[in-house]
Amino acid sequence: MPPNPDPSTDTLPTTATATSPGSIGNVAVGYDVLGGAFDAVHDRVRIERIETPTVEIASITGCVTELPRRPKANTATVGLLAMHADRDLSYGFRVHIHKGIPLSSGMGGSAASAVAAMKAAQVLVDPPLTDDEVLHYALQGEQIASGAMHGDNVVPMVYGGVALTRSLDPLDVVPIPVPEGLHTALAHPHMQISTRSARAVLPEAVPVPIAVQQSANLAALVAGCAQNDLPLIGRSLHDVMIEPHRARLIPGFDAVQAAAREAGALGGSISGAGPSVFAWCPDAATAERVGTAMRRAFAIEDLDADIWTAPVASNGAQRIDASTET
Ligand SMILES: Nc1ncnc2c1ncn2[C@@H]1O[C@H](COP(=O)(O)OP(=O)(O)O)[C@@H](O)[C@H]1O
Ligand SMILES: N[C@@H](CCOP(=O)(O)O)C(=O)O
Repeated sequence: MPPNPDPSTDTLPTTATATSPGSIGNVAVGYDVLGGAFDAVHDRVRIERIETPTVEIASITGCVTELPRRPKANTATVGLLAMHADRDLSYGFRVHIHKGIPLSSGMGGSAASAVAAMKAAQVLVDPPLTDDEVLHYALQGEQIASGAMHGDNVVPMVYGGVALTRSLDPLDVVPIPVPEGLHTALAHPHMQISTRSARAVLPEAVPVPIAVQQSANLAALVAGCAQNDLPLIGRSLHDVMIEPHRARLIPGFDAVQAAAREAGALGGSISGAGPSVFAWCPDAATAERVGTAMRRAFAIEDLDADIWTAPVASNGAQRIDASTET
């Protein structure tokens, strides 16, 4: 057998696979800065190390297959390309993307591919990537989908749970503890809203009284989480800044949100840029009831909806395999 041209790869796995959960971007009151992992849906990425120093997409399977095949245009490979250049690698990556998160659903699907890819690649380089590096490169992937760099999807996907991104540069991330038992119910109506277009409907400036109320709600939500104060969480889950501009993009949004509260949710809003609607609930059983109530409300608009529930303290991305066999 000829000698390996790059002996530094001798100890590295030849293939690795990772999954990333979806996310609840904004959590109503933290536009672009607050997000939660949503462990009910996942994207999965498998990467094979190859001898040629290129990054290529070999397959796209799962619930979405009509995605860009050019590595520079797919969120799963943009971060890999950047990392490949930064590390000046003599070898390359062949990427298999399995989508479990519906397209343009507001569940962070584009970010999840980026996170799963970087989490798999984490152990395919020497030294391995730190979690902060996984985050750094995944953010570049998501940026090509939404047109902006924001941490509310990628950060909780990497670290799990609910996370506040105080700053991306320098990175300053604050994990938010949440009351035990708190569950998310999410209804995904069968329609798509691109994040880019839902960002375009937002005004450039926010009136000061709106900013004041939104700041109070965000601070009180975080305090409510830290103090296990469910009524305070419920009073704080009111988005006065973004929801009023986006609600009209989602047929029946007001009725769906009201149905969730009537069924026992503490509160809820648009997940990410929509069209999914999420609600935080005191426990798993209530989350099931709330999901059913939201689905019924969408049905009045002739919209079928999938329902998912998961603990608010959901897991982040996981590497499920790293092996030396191809
Ligand atoms: N791996 C990927 N997964 C999902 N979308 C991707 C991926 N790569 C590129 N895209 C593009 O990103 C856009 C979807 O992103 P976005 O509207 O933010 O939806 P989501 O809320 O599901 O992340 C589409 O234009 C899609 O073609
Ligand atoms: N903060 C972003 C979140 C977008 O999330 P996505 O799941 O719709 O990609 C926004 O509100 O634009």
